[in-house]
Amino acid sequence: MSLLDTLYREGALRTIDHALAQALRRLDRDTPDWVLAAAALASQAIAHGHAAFDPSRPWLLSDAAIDWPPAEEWLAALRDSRWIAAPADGAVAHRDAPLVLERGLLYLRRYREYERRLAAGLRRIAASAPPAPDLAALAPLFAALFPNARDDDRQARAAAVALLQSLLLATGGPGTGKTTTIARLLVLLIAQARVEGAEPPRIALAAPTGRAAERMAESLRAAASRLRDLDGVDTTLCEALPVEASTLHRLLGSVPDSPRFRHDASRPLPFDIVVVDEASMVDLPLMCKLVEAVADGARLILLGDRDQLPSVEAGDVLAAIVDAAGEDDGLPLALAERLRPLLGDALPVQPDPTPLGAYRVHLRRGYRQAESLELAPLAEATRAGDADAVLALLRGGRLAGVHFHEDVHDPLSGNGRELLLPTWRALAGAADPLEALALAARLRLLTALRDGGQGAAPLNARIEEALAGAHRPPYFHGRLLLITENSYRHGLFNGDIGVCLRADASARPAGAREQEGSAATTVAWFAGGSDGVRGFHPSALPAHGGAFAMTVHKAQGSEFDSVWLQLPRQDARHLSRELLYTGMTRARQSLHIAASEPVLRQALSRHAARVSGLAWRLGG
Ligand SMILES: Nc1ncnc2c1ncn2[C@@H]1O[C@H](COP(=O)(O)OP(=O)(O)OP(=O)(O)O)[C@@H](O)[C@H]1O
Repeated sequence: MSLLDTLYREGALRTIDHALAQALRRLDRDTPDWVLAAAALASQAIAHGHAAFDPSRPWLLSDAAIDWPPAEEWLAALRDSRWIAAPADGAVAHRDAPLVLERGLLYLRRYREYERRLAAGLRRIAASAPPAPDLAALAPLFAALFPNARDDDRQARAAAVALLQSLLLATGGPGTGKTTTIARLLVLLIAQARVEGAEPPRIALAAPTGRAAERMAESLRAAASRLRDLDGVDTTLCEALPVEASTLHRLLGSVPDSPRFRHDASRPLPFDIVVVDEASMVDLPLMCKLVEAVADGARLILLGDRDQLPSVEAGDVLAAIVDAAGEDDGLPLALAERLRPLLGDALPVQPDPTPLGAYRVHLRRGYRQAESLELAPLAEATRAGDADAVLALLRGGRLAGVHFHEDVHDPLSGNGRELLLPTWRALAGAADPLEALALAARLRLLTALRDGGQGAAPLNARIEEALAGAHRPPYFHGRLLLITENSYRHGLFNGDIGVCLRADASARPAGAREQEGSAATTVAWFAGGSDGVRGFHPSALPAHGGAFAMTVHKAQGSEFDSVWLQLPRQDARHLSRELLYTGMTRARQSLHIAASEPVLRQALSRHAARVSGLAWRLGG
């Protein structure tokens, strides 16, 4: 049997992947089977989050026992194919070929172009240094904002780098002060404009999801209010900080039924500074479009945690950019020299910097109050994939707020049941929607999978039955909902959480949109609006599902007071250390991990690795 047929029969291909190969065969009956199979796999690779298919690692796409062609012979067959372009590094691929082979990776042409354009866009921004600021004039304010600047403070380094350059990649785990640093940097840039008698900079704050954008705006407002207490900082500078953030889609201007945006290279964003939070969640096509839409001379600041799960869609863009930048050991000598008036002499210097090495700063020190939850050692061991350390920390039971439920596979039995259900039952007793939404943020059951025994979907069904019975109405009083698509019309976004409450509750605020003719029904409430809540009739909502349990993927960009992280009974290919790390770092006050040793070990041994050529394109 041909390789293509074997792959299809083994379920390794989707219909659309198979159809691509079939189309090539129809156009040229002599197309070799290995080329057809590779074309189908290049299409399938996107669904797995890769930017391309790597013929030397085909098993990344399928666990089936397949007799894969030897990589060298496979690549030779691909090089000979009329369907596959092989442009020189970085050159535009010929439009006639649907596929591109480059450095041993087979791309769908469009994804190779996204990578190429993204790399070119980042290089363009990096190369366009802003006019040199008057560092002597800014130095007193800089010292007030960053009192430890001369002791190799990373936050100060990040801000200083962004004063002199147009691109900044500021990475760091939760609570390392990414938002605090950006608030201070923005104050400096506003002050710089005042010193120069220029208009204040136009600043855009954005994040990949609505929830992440809300959190970003909240954090920035909190950081701004803390700044007012600092001596030597003019409060009118803090008042000029932006207070709202939008989704990237809204920033770029979605065009209905089109992959294009209103803003692109020909109609760039009307901002001098674009700050993007949760950059690890941004996929390759979106990052490409964002970078191209940043105006010439404008600054781009990417904030994120590279140890988190990569975006669901293709790319592992932040990780690739950070890899290209190399280890963050210091700054290139020339830059360190220029920054001496702000950072002093203690700054480490990179002897042999990569092209992006001057733009990346990794924040290491966690500042969040850790009295109730001592997560840092566990997060660090998870990040490093050190299974012995993770198990010792979990079993030792000495980390405040961290609880290990070894070999518990059903979160709705025993301790889990006692912890989880009462919190959710309390939703039905909330006095008003605001209180219900605050209760909703207290606790989340996070799963690795959507389906299957320990998946979010069946767990939600069981929780809902436990709360409201087998014959419950679909939108019962106290049900939590998770929005699963973006709807600009509603102002509701993928990942938003709402709570259903009976509309006859006397506390119903004005503004609930009732379906015409319905009597006392249920209103689904979401955060936002001038009253702090917005009500919708459930039947008018965009796509949604249950939200008591949700996948770690969906929870990215959100935080909860307590998290129960449930791993499956058996290993699954997409369990990874990034998934564990992302799940555990969603917790603010207490974390429960339910897992068995073998599954934990397997998960920690695996990276959520993505095939991508972005790092080499950026010169890493
Ligand atoms: N240099 C600092 N000195 C003292 N406290 C700090 C400092 N930097 C940040 N913090 C505090 O640490 C907490 C987290 O800061 P911040 O929200 O900026 O971190 P973050 O990296 O943006 O977090 P997240 O990953 O949740 O987005 C805040 O309470 C902030 O006040």
